[in-house]
Amino acid sequence: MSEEKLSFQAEVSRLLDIVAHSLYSNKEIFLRELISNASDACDRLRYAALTQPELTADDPDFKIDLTLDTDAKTLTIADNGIGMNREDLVENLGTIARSGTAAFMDQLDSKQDGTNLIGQFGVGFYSSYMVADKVSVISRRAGEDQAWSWVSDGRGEFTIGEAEDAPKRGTRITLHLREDQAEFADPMRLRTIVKTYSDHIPIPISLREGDKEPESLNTASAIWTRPKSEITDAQYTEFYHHVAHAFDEPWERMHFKAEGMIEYTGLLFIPASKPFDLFHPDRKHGVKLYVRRVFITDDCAELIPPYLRFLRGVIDTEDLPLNISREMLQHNPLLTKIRNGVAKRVVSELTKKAEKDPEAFEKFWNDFGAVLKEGIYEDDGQRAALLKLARFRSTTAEGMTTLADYVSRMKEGQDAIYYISGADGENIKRSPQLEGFAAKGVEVLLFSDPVDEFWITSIPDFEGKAFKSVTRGGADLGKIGGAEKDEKEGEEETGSGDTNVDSLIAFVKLTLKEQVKDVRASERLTESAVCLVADEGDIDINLERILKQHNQLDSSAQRVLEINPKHSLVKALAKRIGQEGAGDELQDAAGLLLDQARILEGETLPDPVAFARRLSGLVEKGLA
Ligand SMILES: Nc1ncnc2c1ncn2[C@@H]1O[C@H](COP(=O)(O)OP(=O)(O)OP(=O)(O)O)[C@@H](O)[C@H]1O
Repeated sequence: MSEEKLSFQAEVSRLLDIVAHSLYSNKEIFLRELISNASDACDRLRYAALTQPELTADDPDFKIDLTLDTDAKTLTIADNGIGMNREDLVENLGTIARSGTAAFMDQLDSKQDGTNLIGQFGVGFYSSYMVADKVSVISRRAGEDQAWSWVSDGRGEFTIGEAEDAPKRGTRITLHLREDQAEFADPMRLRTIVKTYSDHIPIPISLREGDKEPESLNTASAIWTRPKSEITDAQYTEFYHHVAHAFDEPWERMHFKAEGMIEYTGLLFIPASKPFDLFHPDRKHGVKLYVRRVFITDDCAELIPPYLRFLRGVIDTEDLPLNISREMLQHNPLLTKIRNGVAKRVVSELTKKAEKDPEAFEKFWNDFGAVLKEGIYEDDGQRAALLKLARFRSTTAEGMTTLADYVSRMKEGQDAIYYISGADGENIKRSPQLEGFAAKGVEVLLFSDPVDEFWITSIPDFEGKAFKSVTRGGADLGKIGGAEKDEKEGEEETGSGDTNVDSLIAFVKLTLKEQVKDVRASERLTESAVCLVADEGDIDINLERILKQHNQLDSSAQRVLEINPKHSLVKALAKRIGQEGAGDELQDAAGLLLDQARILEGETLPDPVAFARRLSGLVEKGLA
């Protein structure tokens, strides 16, 4: 029999090192990880057997057997699931498949204690090395003749070779328990662990000690089929850990039965914290599809709308045929009904939660709000409810506000919901375009999630109030009542200033030519001299930036340069209009006004050399 020694992927070696030296106090979870894998392996074979019944014909009953040898200090976990061939063993037990974990491992400081890692992610099969100093795996893939053996002490290498004494199908994992982990050779202890963590596993788990009769350890019925009143919180949580590969307490669970046109049961969870890859393009939801208790797939995009991709759990339906193929799942009208039903239920559950416990809801919103907002433009059915649920920061609200609350605070004469968008909530608060709104005490919503730019283009209004970007079109501030906190007029003469400012504006426009779409006197500026805005009907500045970042746009719309007629710099420049010899100086000033507005907008200057020349020229003149 040929044997081969192979090295673990570097991240696995690192992980194993952490696992073996971890002081993690909850070492018993290794068993739930192995049982969870065994149960998944049975689920996968059960599904494969729907189209290839010969795979399970000679042994149709799935089971997970634990065997304890107290003398040899070994614990064996055997299943008759799908099994692994040579490539499977090398791939699955030599590398880290889940990109999130691998990426996290890379970031992990070598001095850091891995306890956290084990608590947060669970390390699956590798957690065996918390209690064992040698693990051997013998496996035969269902339908294949050759069985394989994988052995490792978890220190950098594993041996792989053909196996003789192997189960007819499935996987047998033997843990050689470490000296200091003898407690796991105690049947009482194992019984308790299985009861605590794995009772919900819908496959019979038995324990055999030496030559004694095997005893059954779990209830072995799918937890979602049991009445709610018979399931404890702890059991729900354990199931969540199993189905979601999660290690936290779920933030919310929904256990329901839909009856009527289509029948399905759902047991869904919302995690308490945001996964690393929530915005990764390949990110999938984590809801498994079952048909009459038979696992079908954990990769059915049609089952859950993308904006609910943080959901974890199970949907089990009575109405799909058992032998449904993955292809048949696409564009299946029954699945569409289930998806819409689930979306409705989840959104209504969130609405209730938001009313009952606004603080907890705000925490959820901080983690998942940006994803949920995708539903505003993707899901016609839930759009209205999602808009009501949405929370935003604003220039004046403490914490977050709903749109309804915003509307209730609108000023007299204000007929639009104002917003400003940008990448960073704190930075956009300082935008010059907000000055006039602040002066009038008009609240402006801060849109800092990129998704805001997208849903806003498809939603004209909320309860009849149009959404309006403060960086686009006219500010309409004149119509809005309320004290102008910032009137600085009075002591300074303005009389002839207006016509001078008009002339200045005409001059700047002539000088800047096609660099701007227009130059206008600003209603929205009180502190700053200039700002850029998008013309009514043109693409918003922030949206343009996002699209360019994603290479979906390569041209820029011309912007409107707004000039603050009350600003002292503007007044001073206006006075110079028509004076002898002021032409060159004013031309430079026009260029600088535009560059200043660009800098305030966070844009890079198209011609920094010209900017520097103009600036030094004017400063020099001022000093002379
Ligand atoms: N008993 C088994 N039978 C068949 N395949 C198995 C078995 N145990 C593990 N595997 C395979 O090895 C892979 C890796 O297992 P591992 O426990 O490390 O990670 P996981 O189950 O994918 O995720 P997690 O780390 O959350 O447990 C599994 O995805 C599965 O393909």
